[in-house]
Amino acid sequence: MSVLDEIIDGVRADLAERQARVSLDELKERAAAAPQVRDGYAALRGDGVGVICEVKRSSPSKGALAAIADPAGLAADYEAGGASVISVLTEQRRFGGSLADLEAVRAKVDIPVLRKDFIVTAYQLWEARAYGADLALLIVAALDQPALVSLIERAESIGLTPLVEVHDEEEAERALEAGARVIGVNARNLKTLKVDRDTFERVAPEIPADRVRIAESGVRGPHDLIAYANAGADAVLVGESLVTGRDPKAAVADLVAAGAHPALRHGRS
Ligand SMILES: O=C(O)c1ccccc1NCC(=O)[C@H](O)[C@H](O)COP(=O)(O)O
Repeated sequence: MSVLDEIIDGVRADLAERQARVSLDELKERAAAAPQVRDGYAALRGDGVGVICEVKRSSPSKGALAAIADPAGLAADYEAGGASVISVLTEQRRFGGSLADLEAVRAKVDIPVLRKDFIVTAYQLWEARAYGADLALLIVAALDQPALVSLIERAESIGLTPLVEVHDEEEAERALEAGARVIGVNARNLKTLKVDRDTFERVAPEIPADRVRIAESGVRGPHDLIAYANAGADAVLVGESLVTGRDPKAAVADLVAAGAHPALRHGRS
C-alpha cells in the first residue's frame, strides 16, 4: 500500500468518527456562522512572489519537526514577516494537526488560511469553512476525475478557493480539465517521499500563466524561491524550513524580500 493510501485510510477512519458526532446539517450551520471568507485567489495574485507559510508539526517523511505549542502565535509571526497565506495541516495521525489549529490560526491572522489535508468528501470542505478556512487543498492523486470536478465545484460554491495539487504533467492536465484556477506543483514524490525541486520546472509549462502556479515543498531559503520563481511560480509553499528555523518571522521576511525583486521573472511577468 502506498503512503498516500495509508494516509487516506486513516483520514477516512477519523472522518467517520467525526461524521458520527456532527451531522452535515450542523456543520453547514456552523459554516454559515463562520467569519466571512477571505479571497485566497487575490492574495496569491498580488505583486511579487507570494509566500504560503505552513504550520507543520510532523510529517511522514521526517517524523517530528517542531512541537508548535502555539500555532496561532507562529501564524502571527508568519503574517508579520509578510506571508500571503497561512497553510494549516489539519491531518492528525501523520502531521499532528487538527481543526482546532485551523480555527485558532484563522482567529489570529488577517490573511487567508488554507486547510491542508487529504480531502476526499464534501463533508471535509464544509468542515474547512466551518473552522474558518478560505482555501482548501485538493490532491489530484487522491481523487478520481469525477470526484475532483465535483469537489472543485463544491469548494467554490461554499466560497473556498481550491488549491489543486499535482505531481506530474498528467495530473496537471487533469487539474486543468477539472477547471482548477490555482494549481500547486508538489516536488515531494508521494511514493518515495523524496523532494525533487526540478519537478516544478518540468510541470509548470503545462499550466497556462492565467492560472496561479504554486511551487510546493523543498524551499530552504531565498535561493530556492528565486529558482522556483524563475521557472514561473507565482507563489511558493514552505513548511519544514520555517518550523525548524530559529526565527520564522525573519525567515519569511527574507523570502518575501527575495520574491519582490523587480528582476525576478515569475508567473505574471
Ligand atoms: O511532508 C511530507 O512528508 C508529506 C508526505 C506525504 C504527503 C504530503 C507531505 N507533505 C505535505 C506538503 O505538501 C508539505 O508539507 C508542503 O509542501 C511544505 O513542504 P516543505 O516545505 O518541504 O515542508
